[in-house]
Amino acid sequence: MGLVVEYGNYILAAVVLALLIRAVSRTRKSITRNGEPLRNPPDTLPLVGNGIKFLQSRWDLLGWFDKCQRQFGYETVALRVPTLPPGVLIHDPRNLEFVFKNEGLFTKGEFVKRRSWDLFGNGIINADGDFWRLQRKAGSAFLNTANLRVLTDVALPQYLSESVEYLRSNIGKDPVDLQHVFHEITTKLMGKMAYNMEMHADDEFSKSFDYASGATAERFQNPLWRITELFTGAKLRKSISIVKDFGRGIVTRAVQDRNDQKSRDETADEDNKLDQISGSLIQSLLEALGNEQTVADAALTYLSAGRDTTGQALTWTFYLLLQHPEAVTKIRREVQHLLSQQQQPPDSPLNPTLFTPLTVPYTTAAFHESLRLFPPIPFEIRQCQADTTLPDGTFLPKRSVLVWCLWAMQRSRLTWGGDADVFRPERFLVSSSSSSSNSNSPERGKGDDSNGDKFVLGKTSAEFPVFYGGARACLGRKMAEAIAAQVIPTVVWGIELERGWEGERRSQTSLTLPMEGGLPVRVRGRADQV
Ligand code: HEM
Repeated sequence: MGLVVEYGNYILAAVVLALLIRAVSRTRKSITRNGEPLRNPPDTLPLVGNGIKFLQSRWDLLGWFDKCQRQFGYETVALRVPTLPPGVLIHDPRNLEFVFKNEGLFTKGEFVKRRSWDLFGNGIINADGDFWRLQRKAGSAFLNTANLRVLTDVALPQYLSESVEYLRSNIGKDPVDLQHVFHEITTKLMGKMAYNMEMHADDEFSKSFDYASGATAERFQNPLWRITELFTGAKLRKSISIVKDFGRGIVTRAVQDRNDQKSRDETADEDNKLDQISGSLIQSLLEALGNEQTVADAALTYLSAGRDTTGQALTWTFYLLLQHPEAVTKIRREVQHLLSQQQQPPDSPLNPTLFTPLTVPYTTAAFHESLRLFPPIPFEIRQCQADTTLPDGTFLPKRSVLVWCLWAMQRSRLTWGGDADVFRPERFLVSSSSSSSNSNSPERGKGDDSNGDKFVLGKTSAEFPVFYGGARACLGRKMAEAIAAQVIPTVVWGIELERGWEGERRSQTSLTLPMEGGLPVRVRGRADQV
């Protein structure tokens, strides 16, 4: 009784406060479905909601997203992280299709931009409206069919043969990092074709960019990043400043190139198609955007979009292939079949330009199966710009955050069947005779090999969102597929690789999906080369 009297005022104040909070939260719109709040994902705690989950490593966070998907199927669930606007985690492809069709309603918003601004500024990934349209147009001009031909016929075979040579020089020696080998190929490709610059995977710029990408990704998981970076952010600030200097350097050089057309003409070899198109992305961006700071942001964003994703996708593909020797055998059979069709003498050097997504359907299927299990951009975040209702009836007030995890969605048994966790490239193949029913969707990719199998994507972009969908779908999809179709069979045919690691490889925290510690492999000569 004495206690009640002593603390009476505090108790009264607490009751009034609780009533006030309740009244305010009732008047504010909240996320509901059929008038009810959404269910919480596993391990949701009082007060902190899912905040603790978001503080764990990104690899563990991806595992948690997968657990949610297994427990809830296509159901949309609540996401609550202190200091962030209320949000949802969607799993249903119908909801994602709605997002893709209503791009203006679901933008990156303040939530994403605030965290990635230092690194990407107004680059295409962050841009909306006219800034976005102009950059997309410049990118489409760069990725046109003629330039892609130069990539597949001139640039890639050259860089690929240098890498195969490097691998061969390591036969019988210590393990080499295959991720670094692929990163080097994609860095050289983007450097030369997009910016007319010689770039390498272990340049100071590349290392700083990797660090900045990891630290930027951590901001999406740590609600207190502004405070923690006051103490731990020195390396990030230094890395960003190196990256920005490099971006400005790309632009200065491009302006010089443009102004000094004469010297450009002199250095360009008339017969060398690669020299003629080198730097075409940066020149298109300069023309479209004018402002040099924006061009620098745009250039860095394209570099990240084009080089990191593709290099990592190849790395995870080989991670899977080296655990599935039967798939390696099938790729070699595919190559052998193609070579015999070309009537090439058995000892003639391999010509990688023979390999396109059309001529190597099994390889293309294996690449997509790897993209399914290890998507280079593993989750996406958008913010609602107005109140809206998703197709499953979930009401989202303006500013709500919407998250989908490709890593989890692309492992859904509802979409992919009971063997969704298994590496099975055949899920993307149909025999030519049975493929006609699948061939009329614009979302579906096709290839044909003389064994009678065709590569068929067979899923919409909302079911298999690895390259995004709608108006902002990935611009470099064809480029990535063309690179994979050439790199995978060339490496698999020419060299025997063995696992140089034990146990599971994980991804490190980043905006994309780099393999932590790289992919160590031992290189052997091929004894059974046909
Ligand atoms: C396997 C490789 C690749 C994957 C999985 C991939 C995936 C994606 C995804 C998921 C997005 C949407 C990102 C977002 O807005 O949050 C995207 C956008 C984009 N990608 Fe790719 N990408 C790949 C390769 C490439 C390549 C080689 C390029 C060439 C430069 C490229 C250029 C772009 C561009 C410019 C955008 C922005 C499109 C826009 O906002 O309108 N990508 N990509």
